Amino acid sequence: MDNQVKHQRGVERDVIQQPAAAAAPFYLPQADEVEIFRAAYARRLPVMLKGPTGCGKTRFLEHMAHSLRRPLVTVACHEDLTSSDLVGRFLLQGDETVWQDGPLTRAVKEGAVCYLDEIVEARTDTTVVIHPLTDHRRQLPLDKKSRFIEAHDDFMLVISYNPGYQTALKDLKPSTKQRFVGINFDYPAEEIERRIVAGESGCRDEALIERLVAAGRRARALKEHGLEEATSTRALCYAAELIGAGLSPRVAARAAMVAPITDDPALVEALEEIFEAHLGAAA
Ligand SMILES: Nc1ncnc2c1ncn2[C@@H]1O[C@H](COP(=O)(O)OP(=O)(O)OP(=O)(O)O)[C@@H](O)[C@H]1O
Repeated sequence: MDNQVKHQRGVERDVIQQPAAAAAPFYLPQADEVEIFRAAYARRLPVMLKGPTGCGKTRFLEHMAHSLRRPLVTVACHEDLTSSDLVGRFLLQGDETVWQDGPLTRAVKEGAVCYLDEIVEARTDTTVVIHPLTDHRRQLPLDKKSRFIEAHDDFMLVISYNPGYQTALKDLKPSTKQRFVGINFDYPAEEIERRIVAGESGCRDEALIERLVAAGRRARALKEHGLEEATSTRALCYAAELIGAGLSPRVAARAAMVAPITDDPALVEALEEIFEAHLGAAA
C-alpha cells in the first residue's frame, strides 16, 4: 500500500495513512455512528469505539478519516507499550542525543486522527499522557523535554475498547472513560452483514452469501455456550474470499470460522454441524 508508511522505530506497528485521492474505504453504517463521529469531530471531542473484535471499528475509522480528509495514525497497543513509545524519546545517534517524536506526538503536531487501538492493553502511564489531550487543554505533555505541546486544530484522539476483554485488573478507569464520546458497535444486522460480505469479497452469488451469513450468525450464538471468540464479520468476509479463490463453502467455513477460534472437539463438532446444515457436505 503506497499510501501507508510504516514506522518501525519507537513503537511497533504504528501506521500513518495519508488520505488518498481514491475512494473512501468501503464501510456500511450499522446505525448512527457516522453522524455521532462527525459531530464529535466538529467539536474536536475524543471518541471511544466500543465493540467486539472484527465488527468494523477500524474500517469505520479508516472510512471517517478519509471522508474528513485527515491522515490516520494507528497504534496497536500492547502490554509493553509505554508513554515514551507514544510520545517519543531521546535516541543516541553517533555521539549525539536526538529527540524522536512518537506517533502520538506526530499526530498532535500534524493534525491527524490518532487511533490507539485497545489502549487498555498498554501500560497505565499512557493514560496519564492522554488526559490533557482529551479536555479543553488539548495539550500533550512531553515530560522528558519538560514542556507541553498544543494540539493542531484538526487533531483528534480515538481509542477502541472491547468490553468483553476487560478484567477487574485490566480496565480503563471511569475517570478516563468519561473523557470520551462513546460509539457502540456490534456485529451488524443480517441484511447489512450480507451486503458487507458481498462487498468485501466481490461474491455475486446472493443465495450463497445468504447461507454463509446465516451459518456464521448461528455459529456466533455459540459464544453463549463456551466459544471464547464469536464468529466475526471479518471471519465471514475471509470465508467468502476463500470461496472466491476456489474453495468449497464448507472447507472455506472451516478454515475461516472454525480452525482459528477453537480446538475444543465438542465445539468443533457443533460448528461443523452448523456449517454442514447450511452449506452442505465438504467437497
Ligand atoms: N460495516 C462494515 N463495512 C464494511 N466492512 C466491514 C464492516 N464491518 C466489518 N467489515 C469487514 O470486517 C473486517 C474487520 O473489521 P475491522 O478490522 O474494522 O474490525 P475491528 O472491530 O476493528 O476488529 P478488532 O477489534 O479485532 O481490531 C474489515 O476488514 C471489513 O472487511
